[in-house]
Amino acid sequence: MCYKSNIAEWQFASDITDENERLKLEQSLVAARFEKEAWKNITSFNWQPFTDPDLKRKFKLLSVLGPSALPEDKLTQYRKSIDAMEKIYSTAKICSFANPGDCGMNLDPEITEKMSKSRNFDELKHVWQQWHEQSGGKMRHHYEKFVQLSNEAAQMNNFSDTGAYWLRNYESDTFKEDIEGLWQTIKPFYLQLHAYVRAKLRAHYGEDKVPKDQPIPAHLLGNMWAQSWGNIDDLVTPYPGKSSIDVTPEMLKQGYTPKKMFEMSEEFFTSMGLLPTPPEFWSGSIIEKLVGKEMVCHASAWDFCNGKDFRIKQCTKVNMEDFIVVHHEMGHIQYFLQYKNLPLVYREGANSGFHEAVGDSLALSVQTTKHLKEIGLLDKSTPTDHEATINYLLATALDKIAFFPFAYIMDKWRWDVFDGSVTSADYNCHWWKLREEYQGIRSPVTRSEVDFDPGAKYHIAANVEYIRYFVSFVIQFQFYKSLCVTAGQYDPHNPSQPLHECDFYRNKEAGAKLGAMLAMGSSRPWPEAMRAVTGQDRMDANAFREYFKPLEVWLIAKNKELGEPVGWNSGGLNCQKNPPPTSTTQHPPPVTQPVGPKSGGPT
Ligand SMILES: CC(=O)N[C@@H](CC(=O)O)C(=O)NC[C@H](CC1(C(=O)N[C@@H](Cc2ccc(O)cc2)C(=O)O)CCCC1)C(=O)O
Ligand SMILES: [Zn+2]
Repeated sequence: MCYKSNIAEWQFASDITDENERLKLEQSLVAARFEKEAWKNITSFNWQPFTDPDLKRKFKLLSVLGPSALPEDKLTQYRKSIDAMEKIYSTAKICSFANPGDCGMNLDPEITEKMSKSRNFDELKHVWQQWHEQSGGKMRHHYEKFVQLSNEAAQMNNFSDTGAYWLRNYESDTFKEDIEGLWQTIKPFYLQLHAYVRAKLRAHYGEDKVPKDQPIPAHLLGNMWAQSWGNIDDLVTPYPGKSSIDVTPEMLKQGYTPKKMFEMSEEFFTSMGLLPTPPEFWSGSIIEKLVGKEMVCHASAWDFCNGKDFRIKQCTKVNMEDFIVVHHEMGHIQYFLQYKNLPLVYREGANSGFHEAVGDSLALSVQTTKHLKEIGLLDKSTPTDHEATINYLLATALDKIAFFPFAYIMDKWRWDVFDGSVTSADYNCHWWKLREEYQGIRSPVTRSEVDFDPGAKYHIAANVEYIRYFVSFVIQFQFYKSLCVTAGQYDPHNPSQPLHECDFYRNKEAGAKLGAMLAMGSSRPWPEAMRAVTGQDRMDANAFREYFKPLEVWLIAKNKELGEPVGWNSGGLNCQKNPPPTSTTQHPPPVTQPVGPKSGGPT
């Protein structure tokens, strides 16, 4: 049943047609009936008093049915609202700024490329506004319907709302407080990075466009959602020309292909003694955008539940950013492979953050100057002195530190929506209130409740929980540090070699330690999996701080030298609750029938 459901979802995601959408919906109803029967069976047992911890854990995990608890008509509405939003997101197109006649720009690759490379303030604003209008702007009513039905399902599962239903995955009564505590630890560093980047953007775009003590305009950070700022490294790098981890030009020069990127990633895993991908992976995966079809280009890794069929779907471009994404997706595949012989109920990550951290932990090793030289993507003569170190850490910080406030508000906003503290009348302005308060960024154009900007991000349109990535960005540094110590690449008591240069490529001990944890799946509470790799049983931002320590010292000094104020004034929310009457609404005003003599049949 799991196989058939995944196949139906794969068919729709790789070929968006009405027929495939219909088949996917049909299969999800068949699966729901099956799950309901299984659930009645499980819950017919009085399992709470069970003494066998393993049996009790299986019953506990299986006793939550999820959205399939909804009656079929509501389940159909629930699925249709999500599928509609994912289809709008994956097929949305905008017109080019430079030549308005070209209206075929897709998010992947054209719009993403523009947001990454354009340094034209107005062109970026055009692309940003058009994308938000053509994606999120068309989803509001679907999202309202989704929230209502999702909460109904959560309550049928004895959760107060969808947010509580999502948080069960972390098996902790203090999870939200733990996340807030981690954010408070990271926030001072984020503010320093934000101040430095704002100063550099002001130098490029001018005082009027990037005012000193204001939030940064959201369209200037090299990424549509301002969630990772690595693409503007050229504008902010401290020591230009010294070194850069963006080896894209070298990849192109050496004729890299998506296939080669995947083969190299797999070889990194097997070099550590981790598992190779089976033949079905190479025959079933889609690693380049299909021509002549509409498909969901947002990368993803799939487990077809039969222990043999594992695939990745990715519209891979030959560049460094996608090389990292390849490792991220291969990390999911490695987890699938490691736990494929466990009972189905245990074929999950220890928690969802663990699943997200596997590939990124290895990518931290792959992206080091040392490793890039080893695989011939960086010249052996590339310096590794203090200035090169600051360049490297800053480039990494643009992706890894900038990400935290974004990941936090992605679910903070949804927790607030699901628990009812924010109604649909305030969806958009609450989003921008959080975006300003936590990220210190502001919409480049005035927003209102006609817009629905959260829908412009995949995980909101496709209903994918996001705090998993916040967790991942903390624990991947705990995993990386532990694997470095195991590989003898780093000694915390005598950091002769800094943590950020550690490359555990080919190290079998590190591979064995990681593999053993992955093979546990979700069979034990996640603190036990955490202890298996790091010896600790909690999330801890200290490994992250240790990794970036040289940069933090440098940033504080630099901001003082630049006289750049740290933080920002709220300066009035750029979001109007009620749109001005003349606003160009996303939904064009209803065409009024011409008034005049009745013309024959119905008008
Ligand atoms: C069947 C299915 O859906 N499977 C799940 C996996 C599973 O649950 O088993 C899955 O494939 N999800 C897709 C999603 C794709 C990506 C993503 O969405 N990333 C976040 C955040 C981020 C950004 C930078 C980064 O370095 C790491 C993470 C974003 O882009 O905002 C795209 C780029 C990378 C990962 C993913 O792989 O997590
Ligand atoms: Zn992932």
